[in-house]
Amino acid sequence: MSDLLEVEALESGYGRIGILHGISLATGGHNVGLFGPNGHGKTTLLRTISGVIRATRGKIRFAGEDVTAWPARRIVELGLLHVPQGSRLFPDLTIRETLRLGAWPRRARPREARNLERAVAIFPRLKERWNQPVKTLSGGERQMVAISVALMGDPKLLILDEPTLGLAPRLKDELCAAIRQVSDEGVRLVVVEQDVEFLLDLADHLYLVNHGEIAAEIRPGESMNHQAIMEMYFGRELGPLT
Ligand SMILES: Nc1ncnc2c1ncn2[C@@H]1O[C@H](COP(=O)(O)OP(=O)(O)OP(=O)(O)O)[C@@H](O)[C@H]1O
Repeated sequence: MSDLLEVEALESGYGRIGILHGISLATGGHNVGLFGPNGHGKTTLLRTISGVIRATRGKIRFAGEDVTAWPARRIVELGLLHVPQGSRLFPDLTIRETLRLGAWPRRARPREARNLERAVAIFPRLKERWNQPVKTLSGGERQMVAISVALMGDPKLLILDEPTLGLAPRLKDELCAAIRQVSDEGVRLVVVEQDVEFLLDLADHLYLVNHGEIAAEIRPGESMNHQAIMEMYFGRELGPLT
């Protein structure tokens, strides 16, 4: 299968500050997991891929198109949906109203009813709180709403930035099972996550992001376990990760 997402020698940053220094990765038909120390460019990489900030060099290809210079809105229309860290939602809207907003992309409108049914099947607790304002939900429930909003956009690829941040272990497990279900239905994932077990459950191809570069990777089919990840993190060839 040709790559759904392919990133080549990508550079970007904020103003004159360069953060990404030539990142290359590809999804193939797999789910990709990104991890690494805080502040080394994972979020910046996701923002650049989804068009929120501009690449200064390199190429991003998604679904057969060169989207490097495309605005975020057009990239969403092509089926790349990004759930940012700490999912920002409208606090006074109910779950029902919030999910309906998610169906704004033109490609998603004809499938609004089907996508709503799918979101509720994956996150049944949302139905129980259907008319509750988002501000009254727990952190985990809000994360479920944020992912459901992205599902309403009918993604081919879903980008998740630390979806388990601040969640209790039981809720992490529930969220992980739900995201696995999304993947089983054919939506590919790019996930940034610090929880190694969560990554091992969801990703087939792992990349370690360090100082704005890919410092190591574990490809699909290669031995992927907790120890292999710890060796990637602390392997002597990397030197200290600061
Ligand atoms: N809007 C911004 N303006 C200027 N610098 C920024 C901005 N956002 C992030 N940075 C800087 O870019 C660098 C990389 O941050 P980024 O959020 O991409 O890292 P990260 O690996 O995702 O970290 P974390 O795991 O803590 O989210 C950091 O030094 C950060 O301070």
